[in-house]
Amino acid sequence: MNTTDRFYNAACHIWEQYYSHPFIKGMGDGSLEISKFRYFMLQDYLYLFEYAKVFAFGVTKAHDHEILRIFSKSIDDILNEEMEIHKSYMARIGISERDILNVKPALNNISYTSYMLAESERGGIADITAAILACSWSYAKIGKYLAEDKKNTEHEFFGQWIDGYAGEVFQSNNIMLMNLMNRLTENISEAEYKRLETIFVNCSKYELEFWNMAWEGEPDNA
Ligand SMILES: Cc1ncc(CO)c(N)n1
Repeated sequence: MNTTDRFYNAACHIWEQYYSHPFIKGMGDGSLEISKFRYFMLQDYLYLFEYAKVFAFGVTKAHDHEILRIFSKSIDDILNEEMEIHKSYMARIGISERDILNVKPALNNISYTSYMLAESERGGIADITAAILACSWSYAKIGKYLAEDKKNTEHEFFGQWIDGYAGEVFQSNNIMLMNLMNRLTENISEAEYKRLETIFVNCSKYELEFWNMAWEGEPDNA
C-alpha cells in the first residue's frame, strides 16, 4: 500500500466527519448563514498566509530543483489563485481591507498553523509534505464531493467556493503533492512512516477543529 493510502486509512474516521459537518453540508445545500461564511473566509484568509510559509520551509529545504519548483509554484498558487476566491467573496460580502486588518486569528487557527510551521522547521521535506497534505487533499475531496451534485455548483453564492476547490488548478496541484508524498516515502523505515502519519492525522484533526470553529463562530470570551 502506498503512503497516501495508508494516511487515508489512518485518518478516515476523522475525514468522514467532514462530509456530514453542518458547515460543509450548509455550503452544499445553500442553507449556511452568510455571517458564518464571512467569519470562515476571514479566518481562512489569515490561515493561507501562514500555510504559504509552510511551503516556504519546503523551498529552503528542497534537495532537488523539481521539489523546489513544486513548493514555489504552490506558494504562488495560494497567494494568487486560491486567495482570489477569498478576495472575490470579500468584495461580494462587503469586507474591506480595513476589516481584514482588524481580524485576529482565532486560537484554533493559530494552533493549527503554529503546529504546521513547527513540524516544518523541525523536519525535512517529507514532514513538510505530510503537514500540507491534510489541508490540500481534504479541500480537494470536499470540493469534489460537493460538486458531485450540479445543483450545488450552480448555487449563486456558494457555487464559486465549490467550483474553486473542485476546479482543475486545485485538483491537479493536490495530485502533484500526493505523488510527491509517495515518491519521498518509497524507501523509508516504518518508524519514519509513523512519524509522518502522526503529522497527517494531527493536521486532519486540526482541519475538523477549523470547521467546528467556522460553525460555532467567535467565542463569547474572544
Ligand atoms: C483551514 C484550511 N485548510 C485547507 C485549505 C486548503 O488550502 C484552506 N484553504 N483552509
